[in-house]
Amino acid sequence: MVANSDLSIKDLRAGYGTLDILNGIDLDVPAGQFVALMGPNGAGKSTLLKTLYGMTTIKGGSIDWQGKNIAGCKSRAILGEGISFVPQGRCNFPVMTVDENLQMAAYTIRDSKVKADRDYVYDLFPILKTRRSTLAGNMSGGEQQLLEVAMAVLQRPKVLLVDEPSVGLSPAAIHVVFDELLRLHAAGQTILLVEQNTKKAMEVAERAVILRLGKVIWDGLPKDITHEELGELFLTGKMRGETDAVH
Ligand SMILES: Nc1ncnc2c1ncn2[C@@H]1O[C@H](COP(=O)(O)OP(=O)(O)OP(=O)(O)O)[C@@H](O)[C@H]1O
Repeated sequence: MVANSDLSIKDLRAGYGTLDILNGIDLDVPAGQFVALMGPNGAGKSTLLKTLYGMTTIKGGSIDWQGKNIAGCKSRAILGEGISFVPQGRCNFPVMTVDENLQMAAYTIRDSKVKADRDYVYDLFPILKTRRSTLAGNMSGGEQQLLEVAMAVLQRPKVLLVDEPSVGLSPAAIHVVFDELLRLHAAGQTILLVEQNTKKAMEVAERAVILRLGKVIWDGLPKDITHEELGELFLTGKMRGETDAVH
């Protein structure tokens, strides 16, 4: 696994055109950490990942990464800086085999040694190796999700951004996908995960960051918040018994 480094987000404001969604995000992610971003629908979780990957309009603030501010850089440049994004939904090539999909991912790396890059991923995801000649579109939802993650991991990212990997998956498939994320993390991968399945997210991540209305309203260890408190925070921005909103 490639050496990691820290990511530091300060007063980040971003949105879509004139629409403001992120209203001042402050978040430091140390190398190797597994962070779950949670919060109610529309809180700006996916927008935060998309902003880190250069897909939104920056309104202010900074994203410090390896000594430079990458806020506003293009996605291609951000990928080159070692940040990979697994967007929500299927984004493989369904009428190509697993092997061919990984080849396509390898072509995005300058001077890729395609076979070596593919084999690197097969070592990390043995399930995919057994399916290497299968058309991606003929695999189960869980296997396809693993392929999406593998295509991103092939870039040997220092930070992996993963948006809602559990959507549309059976409980068994969710289990497999999250197991793979845990294995990647154990090997040193920094992961920022957006996940609606809060139970699962709290099980796998070592840190929970809760967004509401484009701001961080809670940041801590998953063990320090109950599901009831989480629900209340999602709805009101307040912890049980508090009168003022957190932050
Ligand atoms: N491409 C876009 N153009 C304009 N508005 C958008 C776009 N994508 C998202 N939005 C809006 O940005 C807001 C935040 O959306 P975002 O997807 O970041 O929320 P989220 O916290 O990930 O929610 P969910 O859990 O429902 O996926 C929503 O009001 C959404 O309608």
